Amino acid sequence: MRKINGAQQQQQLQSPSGASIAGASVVSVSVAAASSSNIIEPQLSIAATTTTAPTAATMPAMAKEKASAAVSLGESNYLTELAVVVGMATTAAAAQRLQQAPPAVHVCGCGSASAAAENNNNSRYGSGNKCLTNGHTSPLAAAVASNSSSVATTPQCSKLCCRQQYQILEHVQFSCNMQLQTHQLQQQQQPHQHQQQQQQNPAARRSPNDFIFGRYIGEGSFSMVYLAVDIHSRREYAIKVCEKRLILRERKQEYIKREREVMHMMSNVPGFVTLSCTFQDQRSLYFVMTYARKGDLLPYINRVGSFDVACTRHYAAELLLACEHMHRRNVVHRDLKPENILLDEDMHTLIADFGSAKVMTPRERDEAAEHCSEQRRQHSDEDDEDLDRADNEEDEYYDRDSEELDENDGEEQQDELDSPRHRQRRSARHRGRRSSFVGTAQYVSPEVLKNGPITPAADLWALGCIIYQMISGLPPFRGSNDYIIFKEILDCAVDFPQGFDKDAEDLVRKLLKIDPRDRLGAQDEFGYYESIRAHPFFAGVNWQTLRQETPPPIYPYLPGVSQDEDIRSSYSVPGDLEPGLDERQISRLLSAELGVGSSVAMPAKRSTAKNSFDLSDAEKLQRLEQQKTDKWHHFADGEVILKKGFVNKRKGLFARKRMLLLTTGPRLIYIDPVAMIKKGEIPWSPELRAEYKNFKIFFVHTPNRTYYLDDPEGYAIHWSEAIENMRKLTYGEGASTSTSTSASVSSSAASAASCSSGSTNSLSVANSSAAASSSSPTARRSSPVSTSKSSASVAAGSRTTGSSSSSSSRTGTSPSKKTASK
Ligand SMILES: Nc1ncnc2c1ncn2[C@@H]1O[C@H](COP(=O)(O)OP(=O)(O)OP(=O)(O)O)[C@@H](O)[C@H]1O
Repeated sequence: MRKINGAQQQQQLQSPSGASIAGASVVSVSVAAASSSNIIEPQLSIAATTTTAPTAATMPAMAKEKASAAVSLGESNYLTELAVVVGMATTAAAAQRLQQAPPAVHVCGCGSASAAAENNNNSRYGSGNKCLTNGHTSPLAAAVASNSSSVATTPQCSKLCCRQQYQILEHVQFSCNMQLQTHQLQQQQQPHQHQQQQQQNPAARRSPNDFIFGRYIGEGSFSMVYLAVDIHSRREYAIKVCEKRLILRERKQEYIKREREVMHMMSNVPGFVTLSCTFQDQRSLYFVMTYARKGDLLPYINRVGSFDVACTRHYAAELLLACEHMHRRNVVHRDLKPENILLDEDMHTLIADFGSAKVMTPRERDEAAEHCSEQRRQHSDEDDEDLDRADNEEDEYYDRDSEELDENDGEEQQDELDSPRHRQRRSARHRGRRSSFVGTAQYVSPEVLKNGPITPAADLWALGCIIYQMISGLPPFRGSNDYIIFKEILDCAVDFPQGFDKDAEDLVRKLLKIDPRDRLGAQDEFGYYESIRAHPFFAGVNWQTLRQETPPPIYPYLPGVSQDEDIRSSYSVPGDLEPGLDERQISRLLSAELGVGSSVAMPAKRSTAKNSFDLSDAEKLQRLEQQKTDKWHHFADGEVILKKGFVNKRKGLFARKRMLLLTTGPRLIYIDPVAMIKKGEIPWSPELRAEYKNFKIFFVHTPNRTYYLDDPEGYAIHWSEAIENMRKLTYGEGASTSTSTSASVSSSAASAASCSSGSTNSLSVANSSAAASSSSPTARRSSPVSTSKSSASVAAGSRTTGSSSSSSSRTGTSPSKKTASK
């Protein structure tokens, strides 16, 4: 998924006449908007901070870019100042040491630590006491923290006062280190003393030394998230560590400040990640949060392809409750998407990532409400005018960029969008004139694109997108670049593939309305979406007990496979099964009923093909020679093609026709046969399993994802056997615990169910993935990021494997109907 690259979009969406239909704009306005919020105090604004900073001219040793930056402080002050801007307590070194600095250094204008000390003491910047967790209170605790952070001064500065200051700070650091050693000694002797102190003084400032950092969970644009354990309480937390330098370089001070403010507001609200405390050291800012053990929602959707109706209903309902909670508190999230929906131990949702959130002031809220009712009255009068204007804007928009239009392939493109590389790039943001232009392309609402006023209805749009994605497997608006996605959004043209649940379709249509006032729920009181709750899709939901209930297991939404009765009733018997009701058939039917084992009759003639994959070098050379004339040969990268054939590769309800090659690598390569480009590979590992459901449909299960493949020629069993043979050949018989007839690979549904059963939590998925990646012959091709992470990043890893290009037909071979819901 990608977040909007504002600069790029500004360029793309600018019409020839210079009129911008999107959020063209300036940073300063959104900063001002944030400052005007009743939550974020104006004195915390960047502008206020910069007035206290020494001028660039007084800093001869500083790099030019820093000197010209608005915040022109020496490095230590620069970073400390950042913490002040985002409202976090300065824990360790800086505050404590700088307070000890002699008055003489205060006269120095070289950007030394003194300014930070002043600022830190300056109540108008709201220092430690404004933070959720205060900084260290004792010199000893400060010394502990100072161990991990060096004193950053400007030693290059030739001014005498600076050299003196540097010496003083060196001295302070030396004494701190001495204190640290003493402290460590004391800790060894009295292991519980510190804990007791913490318990007696819960407000005591935290530092990284209060946590044992375990595994890496994931990464954001300028942060890494770790699983950590509080050494005092032994509680697990997710700690987001934000690099100050990156924040400054990317000018994300406002983003971080907003994230902290909103997390604070939403802490302890059911369905939200709680921010337990924040602190910082010289290098980083730390957010200590609830650990969402099961990762985020996206890998689950990717793994099973899509959710069945019961499951979608449950998660959509939890999401609606979360929207109500946020909107009642005047918070508009503005970046709701499966990646930002985390899952706790019990598979209940926890909303995270408030960097793009907007806190509406009561006035803004009233205006939005007024706007809604007023506009509704005038709505009919204005409709014609609006349409004309929109037509004109869009004509310019299309004309200018029509040459950039390219068909897109939602499936592979999704893989590409989810790649870690992309996740890193996606952070570029663009601030709107009237509203901040933030979010993620696929889920952004039309009014944000059109730079209209932001109301909570923007989150209802995202809710519609997410429901669509849970059912179908892909977001409703897809494209190979942001421009195409935005065009799709502004057209509001949604394809509902065949088999899409009718109630869900109706709800999605009612949420995906161009005009926010027309969205279901938009006319309800903010934060009480009675009309959405009453929609038939949510029939049977107990809103009071929803979060206490065990969420339905995650099943794929595939006719004939899902446990859902409605879907089963729409299942039609494939014409290619063997007729009759002999023992084998009964066994098939019983196993399907019990949900175990193979659900297909054994073929009348079992494949007699011997395992011919164990080729000698001579045989390989001979086969390669013969293969040279094969048009698929060059996709095999010098390996022998052992099996090939056309398959439909499914993702949710969408399918793409692909040429599938099994090579001696072993590799499973899939190719777009029209564009003749390689689209990706199914990653091999000892855990890979093939399973057929009938003569046509077979699954390839990998630790990160189940690939749904449909062989129109009816060779699903042959594929399963071939893949299984290759796996045995590569990893040995010992690695095998199953056969291609899926005896031990449980049914797809059962395998999917393990996603939510608790037996296979995100950690074990991550572990198996790591093992798989390291032992896989194709490990070198997998993303390094994907080898050691939570399900979230594991999924990102799996997603990267499936993508090498992003252009092909948008709807592929999936029958779909095009409808507009303007
Ligand atoms: N509380 C948490 N528990 C478990 N995992 C988390 C938690 N918070 C974040 N993560 C995971 O860590 C990863 C990085 O999260 P982070 O908030 O740093 O960045 P992001 O929101 O994905 O990106 P960006 O900073 O660009 O918005 C995400 O994949 C997320 O799933």
